Amino acid sequence: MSEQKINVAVLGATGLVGQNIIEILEERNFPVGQLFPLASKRSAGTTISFKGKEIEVIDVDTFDWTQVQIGLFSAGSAVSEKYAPIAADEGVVVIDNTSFYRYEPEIPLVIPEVNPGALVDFRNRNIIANPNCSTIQMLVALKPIHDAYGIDRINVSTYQSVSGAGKEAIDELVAQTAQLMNGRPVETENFPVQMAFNVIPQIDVFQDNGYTKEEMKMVWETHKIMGDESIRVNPTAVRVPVFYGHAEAIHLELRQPVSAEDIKNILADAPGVTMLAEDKDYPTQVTHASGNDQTYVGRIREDISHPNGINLWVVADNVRKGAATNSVQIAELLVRDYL
Ligand SMILES: NC(=O)C1=CN([C@@H]2O[C@H](COP(=O)(O)OP(=O)(O)OC[C@H]3O[C@@H](n4cnc5c(N)ncnc54)[C@H](OP(=O)(O)O)[C@@H]3O)[C@@H](O)[C@H]2O)C=CC1
Ligand SMILES: N[C@@H](CC(=O)OP(=O)(O)O)C(=O)O
Repeated sequence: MSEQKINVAVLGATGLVGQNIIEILEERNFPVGQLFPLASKRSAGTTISFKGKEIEVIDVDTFDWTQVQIGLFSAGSAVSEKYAPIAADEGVVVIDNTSFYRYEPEIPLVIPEVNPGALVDFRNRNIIANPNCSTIQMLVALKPIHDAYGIDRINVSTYQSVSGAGKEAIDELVAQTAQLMNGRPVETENFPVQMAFNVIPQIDVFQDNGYTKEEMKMVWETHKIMGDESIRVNPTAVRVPVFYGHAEAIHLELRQPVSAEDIKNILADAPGVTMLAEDKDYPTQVTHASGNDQTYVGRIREDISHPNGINLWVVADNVRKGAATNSVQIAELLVRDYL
């Protein structure tokens, strides 16, 4: 990375993803010149910590975008819809964590370990989209397998933590757990039904085809990122009462018979992947993923019901690799190769 310093705005700085972005910029020693934490009027004037200093949060409505080169956005789709074009017009390169721009063909949708080359088109709109958390960890694990053997079909069920739904959802799981433990009625606001001691087969809104939007994101984004519309993807997205980390049970149908040993050999050298090759040594959200940036893969085995089938269990921290870390990695590539 060059020695130049980059002024960075983090929009959504008081939120779960924004706070992680700020921590990860510091952890990875990103060459920040000046940091501008942005949020709504509600938190303007509060402070966040960065490199031992307290920095005041600015109301995005009042911000002068000409002060920064990179904007890392995680304040929801409506905020990105409004402010990404305004920032981009001022020459800011926006790295957007929301789903708002992901499916526009001229906007790169990037996972650095998977399709770093897509970044070349960032000047089309000065906007780069960060993919969905469940898609990121799935494709970090599957890209090397697709390159080596060709994936015909992906059947995937997710086990997604409540942090995927933001700070208030975390607080609600805590509150519901306490309510149940104290024999009080459960209050539900951020989930379709009670979350504590339950699993919910709905994340985001239902589409006309009976899948949820979270599930369809995994289909659309797999095609765009892999650059291969022929991969068939069949997801079920499920929310589980876990605080941090998403897990996925993935059942692959490859274009040829492949042994579990062949898959282990491929994943041993895969960028961003930590493989647990022994059957009984599997990763979980709590024991492995939470607080880390690797995508963990275990339970690799041949599918006893399909000649070309392989099963995998894939786990990662959804707030870090699924959002904040991936965005900072994109910013690092930008600085290294383009700015
Ligand atoms: N790529 C991915 O997989 C993921 C993407 N995301 C995206 O990031 C977004 C934020 O997620 P998360 O951090 O978990 O959510 P939180 O609820 O924890 O935080 C929301 C943040 O957005 C800010 N905000 C809300 N409304 C406005 C507004 N009108 N103007 C300016 N700032 C505003 C809040 O500021 P304030 O303190 O002022 O309210 C806060 O900083 C999600 O909506 C989603 O779009 C999230 C998780 C994963
Ligand atoms: N939907 C994800 C988090 C998220 O915000 O995803 P997206 O950026 O695709 O809307 C979850 O609930 O775990």
